[in-house]
Amino acid sequence: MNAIDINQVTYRYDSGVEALSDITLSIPFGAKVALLGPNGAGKSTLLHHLNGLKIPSKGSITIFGTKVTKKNIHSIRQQVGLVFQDPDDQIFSGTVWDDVAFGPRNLHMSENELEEICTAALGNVGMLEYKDKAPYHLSYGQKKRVAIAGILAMRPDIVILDEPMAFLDPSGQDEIAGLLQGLHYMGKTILLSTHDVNFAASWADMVVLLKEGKLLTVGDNQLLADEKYIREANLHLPIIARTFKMVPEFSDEKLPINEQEAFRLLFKRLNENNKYQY
Ligand SMILES: Nc1ncnc2c1ncn2[C@@H]1O[C@H](COP(=O)(O)OP(=O)(O)OP(=O)(O)O)[C@@H](O)[C@H]1O
Repeated sequence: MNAIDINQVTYRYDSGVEALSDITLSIPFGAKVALLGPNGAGKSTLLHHLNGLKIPSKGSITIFGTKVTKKNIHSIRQQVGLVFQDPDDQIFSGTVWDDVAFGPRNLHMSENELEEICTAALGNVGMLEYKDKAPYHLSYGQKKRVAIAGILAMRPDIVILDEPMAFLDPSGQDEIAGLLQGLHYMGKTILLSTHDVNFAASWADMVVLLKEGKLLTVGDNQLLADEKYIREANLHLPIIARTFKMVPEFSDEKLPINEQEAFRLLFKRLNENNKYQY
């Protein structure tokens, strides 16, 4: 059974804008999915459907086989955690601890369970030492981690993140990338939107391209070396692919999209030339 099935979903805002048009897509359990596309492509609108924040105008979403409806939103939100792009839209309590405890407290857990869950969630994002601080005093990157902890405290099987790297400095981005890898090892299915092709190329195992509310294509991360789709989605090739494209010796090779692929290609070439044995 898939973690998420999006079945012929169309969504029209009250203004009349059709933000999603007939989207059909399945996300297997445990996948690391990057959703890319130009501004206004419908990425946020699509992500907001996955925990029932928006309900399709046409079509349906199923989570582990259960259709998302207005009636079962409460139980869907325990399975699907959505991290908003701006942590200020998500964090509202007086202390970091209370904010992370808010969701589990509503599930009427015992104080002992609550203590255990919030300690683990804050530990996972490296924010336990800030538990008594007011979120107001935290940096943007720290708030982002608290927002993720609030979602993890609900122990969802599926974690959705809307542009988790946006507005973070490079080391903040590395921290989030490490955190996402940790979530993957915990067995979570992860779906995020991003404009960062380099990150998507190194992290994702499934890439979804959207444009003007329509699904352009779906594939593995090698899709990000496909210049036809890259152009169509207003993206650019990952930096490593662009670098190898400039070297005539590699012109007949499939362009590598991340460091791992680049090293594989270089070692293969060195081996062919008997310059390196491994
Ligand atoms: N609240 C709203 N009311 C009316 N139209 C909206 C609303 N929110 C978004 N839209 C429109 O829906 C379309 C999809 O917007 P959405 O925010 O989902 O795109 P996106 O791919 O997430 O964009 P970005 O990369 O800029 O974040 C756009 O045409 C946008 O103008």
